[in-house]
Amino acid sequence: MTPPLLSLRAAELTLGGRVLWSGVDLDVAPGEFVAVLGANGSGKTSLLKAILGQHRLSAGSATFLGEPLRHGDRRIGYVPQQRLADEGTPLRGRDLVGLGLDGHRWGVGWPSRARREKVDEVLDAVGAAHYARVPVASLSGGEQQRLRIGQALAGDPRLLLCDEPLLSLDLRAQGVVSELIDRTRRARDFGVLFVTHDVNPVLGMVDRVLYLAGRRFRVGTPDEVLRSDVLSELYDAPVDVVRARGRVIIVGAPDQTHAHEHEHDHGADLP
Ligand SMILES: Nc1ncnc2c1ncn2[C@@H]1O[C@H](COP(=O)(O)OP(=O)(O)OP(=O)(O)O)[C@@H](O)[C@H]1O
Repeated sequence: MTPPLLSLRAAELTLGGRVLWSGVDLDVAPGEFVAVLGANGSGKTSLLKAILGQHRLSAGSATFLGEPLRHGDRRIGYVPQQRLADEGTPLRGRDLVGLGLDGHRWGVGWPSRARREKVDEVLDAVGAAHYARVPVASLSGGEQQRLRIGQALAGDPRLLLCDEPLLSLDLRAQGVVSELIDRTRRARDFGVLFVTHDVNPVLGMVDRVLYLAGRRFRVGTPDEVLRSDVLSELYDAPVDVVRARGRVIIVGAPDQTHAHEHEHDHGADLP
């Protein structure tokens, strides 16, 4: 078996005096796509920050490629939660991707031609070459998101952490962005931890899910975890998981009481 990229053992995170999750055992293998699900405040973003070395585990251990996690490891790429670029920023797509090279072997100090070629290669890979010279602030959310993924890929990561990369994108852009991540993780064999509160756009790509709820968690394939009996036990309350037209709809999760009411508004509320 391929050794895991990331291993969490009995991992616990406490922030502001509150335990967010504990006892988490998780291995992420090269090329594996793991969706991290759970309601607002369940600690999904904090999990990514712990893996980035920005939060210290309060118990347990975490290793990356067999060594303890360290802050600023360039082999871990990060696509932070989407924020639209500030109006008026002069930054262009090429600049954004170039920032991903800094600290990398293609970064500052490399001949400008090699650097330029590497930026072009990444822009092509994410399908952003034709708008690479346009100021980022004038691009659509989906276009900006492709560039952010390009920026993370420029460092040739072994593990890619994505925090709600589909947030506020329309259905078409959600498809483009998720397929881009899926295609590149297969081509380059990197692992993906993908935080989302709607698993549906990536349901066909996900190998396993980590579902966080009220300090507790479940790990398994979508079929193993996204089930009424499993989530009812996890929440310690009756929860129905309904599969309809290829979508998973979760009804009755105590911390998601409003989710299904808004499904038709933006289609992104449900795990
Ligand atoms: N640095 C911090 N210090 C104290 N508490 C924090 C810190 N960072 C996050 N928290 C708290 O930890 C909890 C989990 O936050 P986190 O952002 O990880 O949740 P999440 O599952 O990603 O939620 P969302 O879906 O809303 O993004 C929240 O209650 C948050 O207020």
